[in-house]
Amino acid sequence: MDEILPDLVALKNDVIKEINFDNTETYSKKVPITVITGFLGSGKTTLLNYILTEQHGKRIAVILNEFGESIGIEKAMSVAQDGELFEEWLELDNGCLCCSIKDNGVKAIENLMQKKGKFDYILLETTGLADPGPICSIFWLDEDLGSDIYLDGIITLVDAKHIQKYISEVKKDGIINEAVKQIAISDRIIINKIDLVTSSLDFIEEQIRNINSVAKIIRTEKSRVALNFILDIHAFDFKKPDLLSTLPDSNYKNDNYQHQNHNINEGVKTICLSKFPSLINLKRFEDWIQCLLWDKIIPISTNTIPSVSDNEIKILRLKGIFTPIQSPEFRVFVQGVEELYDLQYFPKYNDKDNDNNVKDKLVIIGTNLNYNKLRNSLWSWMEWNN
Ligand SMILES: Nc1nc2c(ncn2[C@@H]2O[C@H](COP(=O)(O)OP(=O)(O)OP(=O)(O)O)[C@@H](O)[C@H]2O)c(=O)[nH]1
Repeated sequence: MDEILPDLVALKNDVIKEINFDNTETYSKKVPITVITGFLGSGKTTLLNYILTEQHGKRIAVILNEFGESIGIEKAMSVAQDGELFEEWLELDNGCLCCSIKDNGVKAIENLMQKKGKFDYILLETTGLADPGPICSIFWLDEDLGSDIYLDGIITLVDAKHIQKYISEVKKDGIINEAVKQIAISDRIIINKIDLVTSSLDFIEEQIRNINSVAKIIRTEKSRVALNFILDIHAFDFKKPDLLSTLPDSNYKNDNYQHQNHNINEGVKTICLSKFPSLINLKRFEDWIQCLLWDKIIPISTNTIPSVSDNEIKILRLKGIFTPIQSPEFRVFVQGVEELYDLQYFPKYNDKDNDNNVKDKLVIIGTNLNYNKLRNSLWSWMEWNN
């Protein structure tokens, strides 16, 4: 096993009893934050300007640019108090609060939170080359911030004219290129600049879908989208596991389909595991997830000592809902962004939003994933018969 594991450990099973399940109040007190990402020139600033001039009744604070550029999570967590900080505040007519901060993540948001009460929503625009993973992870890593804000969703803008070129670019040493990563990690994808495209938009959308089969996709010009498509989407909130409910029961056919169609980015794809023959053993599930996320392998069975092989995998996003064998009266909602994951537990009887109708399933987006391998791995790990 890899010796160096991230510090953050997900909630443990025995915490179940201590959780306050009615989190309606908790969410209403916290300020939502939406991360807007997208490759250079895709229309992020155009989208922000559009939002800031619309009458939406929200007081939105915007953090612009430079945020989290080339920082690792660790560095973000140890910001010096006297670190360089550049701020410019601008209050707009419609109540929005615009701020430009050149600093890394946590400090920028902490500073913003000192103005708490002046805004009820935060939009954070990353630079075009930023990897949104570490930025999103901050909200899980920093307990103080976590009590004030919650990550509502990750929005990715795509430049319809150039996206094929961007996602085809092969990087050295198997590094995933940023454009692909941004698509893989997102909850909503906006295909922008459709006025500049003469080739088939269906083909572009299909290529995006091959990378991320669960994000909702919309096509537009000048970044104009209905605001309820991107704001208050609760993508990380078990109360609204909307994407999960629309997923197919299995993507085995999809796998074949991708193969036949020469997916231009063979590396990153979405796998959906479902139709579990039995309830999930939570303890084993966590061990299994940790092999995927931290050891970067698809383990063969609990008896096999995992080792990093040539086929090292990388998980970019993970999402699932299942019933734990230890407490079948609960359901568990699992979320992962790169190496971090989080489990939320909620009792079945408390479901008011059709959660009981959402079938147990697990969606994994990453590189070098193979449906059969993943399925066999989970099945043997859980000691289920094939
Ligand atoms: N033709 C066309 N141009 C657009 C559209 N959307 C945005 N643009 C233009 O594209 C250029 C880049 O848009 P921005 O909003 O600055 O893109 P960005 O993602 O913020 O760019 P960076 O911050 O450099 O990464 C600007 O000149 C926009 O006016 C569109 O739908 N069609």
